Amino acid sequence: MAFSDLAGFERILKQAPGPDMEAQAAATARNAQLTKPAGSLGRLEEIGIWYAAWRGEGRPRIEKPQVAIFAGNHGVTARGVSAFPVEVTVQMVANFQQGGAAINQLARNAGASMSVHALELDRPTGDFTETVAMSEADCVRALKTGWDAVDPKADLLVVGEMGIGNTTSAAAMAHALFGGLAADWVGRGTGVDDAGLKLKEEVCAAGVALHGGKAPLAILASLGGREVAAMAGAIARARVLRIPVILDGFICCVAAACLEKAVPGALDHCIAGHQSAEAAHRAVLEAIDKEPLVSLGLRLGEGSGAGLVIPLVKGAVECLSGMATFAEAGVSAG
Ligand SMILES: Cc1cc2ncn([C@H]3O[C@H](COP(=O)(O)O)[C@@H](O)[C@H]3O)c2cc1C
Ligand SMILES: O=C(O)c1cccnc1
Repeated sequence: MAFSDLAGFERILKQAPGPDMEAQAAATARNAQLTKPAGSLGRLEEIGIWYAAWRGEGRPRIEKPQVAIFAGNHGVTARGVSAFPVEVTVQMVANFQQGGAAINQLARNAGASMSVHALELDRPTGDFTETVAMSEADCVRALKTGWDAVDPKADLLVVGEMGIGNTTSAAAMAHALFGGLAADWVGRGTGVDDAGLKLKEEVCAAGVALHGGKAPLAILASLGGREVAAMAGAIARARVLRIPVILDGFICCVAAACLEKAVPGALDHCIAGHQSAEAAHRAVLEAIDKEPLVSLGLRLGEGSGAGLVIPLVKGAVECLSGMATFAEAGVSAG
């Protein structure tokens, strides 16, 4: 076992490797010689170089992208914070396994493998307005599920979630991590009405009144969910393995934000895939200093926005590694 408590997990994160500066220099030099006007591939150039640095190769390829989906149930659903019933979590797990969800199509479209990990769905987390969502041991177990889900041979990772009620959990976490007002962090999730939104605000405020002020990983345990912790565990493992990560929507970014808050720089191997239509996603992206690749009004989760842009990141890396240089192609440089 790589870690047995939250302090051990944090220690591993602190000691995790950074990017390979030699590979970064090689990729930067190569990018400057490719057959195109300097800078003409815009942000794709930066993405290719970032990817090369994390993989430790000047001329990398993406051949084994992985999508890992985590599912958990939330005690806070007893407060009526979702537009959908809690059974949808387990029903959607079956749908993932049968290939019928949005993320199945997007993972296939991207040529990615996909695994589904249901975390103790018959044992919802505690209602965080009354108690902690997870004990430390429970949270560590969920982190470990995410940690173990990462294929060490993968060369790009997307993590996704399914958990009815988890936009409320993520909003409470964001409120605890970043301050402001509960109203700044709540959104409509699966589509609650104005009364539902107000209720979510009250529930988040109550959760933060009880658990606010704790350390970032204790906030994850107190206000998060098992699937949220598993995403954090997978993102941390990817860092240790130097596997670049594409972050998904609001919930994924809040899970990631716990790592960044605990150890600044912990998300340097991550890129933001998209900006979700969930109201507070923009603010979370700003708080973790990530500029999303696309903004298409998605508000689904499941890793869908990140899965969608795997081909975009692949395109950036293909250009860096596959294009000819001016010298190779005999094209006159400007
Ligand atoms: C059929 C269905 C499929 C989903 N796939 C992702 N979510 C998304 O919605 C949930 C969060 O919203 P809330 O906090 O309002 O419950 C999460 O499970 C999330 O992944 C879904 C929701 C539904 C209903
Ligand atoms: O942004 C997300 O990830 C999201 C938004 C709404 C519902 N589920 C997920």
